[in-house]
Amino acid sequence: MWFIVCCLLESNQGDIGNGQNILVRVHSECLTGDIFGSARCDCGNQLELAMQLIEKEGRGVVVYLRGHEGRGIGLGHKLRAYNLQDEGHDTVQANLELGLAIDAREYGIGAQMLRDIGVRTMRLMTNNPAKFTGLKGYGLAVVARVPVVTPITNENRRYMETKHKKMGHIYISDTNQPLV
Ligand SMILES: Nc1nc2c(ncn2[C@@H]2O[C@H](COP(=O)(O)OP(=O)(O)OP(=O)(O)O)[C@@H](O)[C@H]2O)c(=O)[nH]1
Repeated sequence: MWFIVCCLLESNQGDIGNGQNILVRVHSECLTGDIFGSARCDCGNQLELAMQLIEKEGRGVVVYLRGHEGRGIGLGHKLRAYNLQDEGHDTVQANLELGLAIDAREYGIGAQMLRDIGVRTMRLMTNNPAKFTGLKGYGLAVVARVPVVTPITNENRRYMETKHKKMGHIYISDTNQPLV
């Protein structure tokens, strides 16, 4: 698996400090959304928003997980899944129709990278409760969820609704909900 860690730090600090309460985005690769600006998912907008939140705070980390393309099924299969979605399947049904997992991502390497660079407790920028489970352990704790809610449009509406209904994603900007 390839991964890229990008640390955005306070200019006068130079490192991750005490590693406590760090704002963290663990972003799954999405060539179509992150690079080409595809509107059928929210990936590109979420990456941009996460970077803006880190810039505003002055310190934080982005881990970009390249092996995660297509929720871990790879670009080729994701494009096949898109064809099935164009024929009427939703994003979950399409993966299943291809005989693939709904979500094949694994977060252990990302967690170890965070630990290696000094993160100990983090505020995780995500709408996906499953990421808490994947990232805790390895001497890391998620102390809060920071929503990364971007506009729901005609192009991404079905994808967003399916993520909410079938995968438990949360789209309200309420950080007081219990962590899963
Ligand atoms: N299989 C599949 N993967 C998709 C589709 N649309 C986007 N992706 C991939 O989904 C991954 C992002 O997962 P999401 O479920 O959108 O979001 P998340 O990372 O779980 O949650 P957030 O932290 O809130 O962004 C990226 O790797 C995208 O390439 C799709 O229709 N099918």
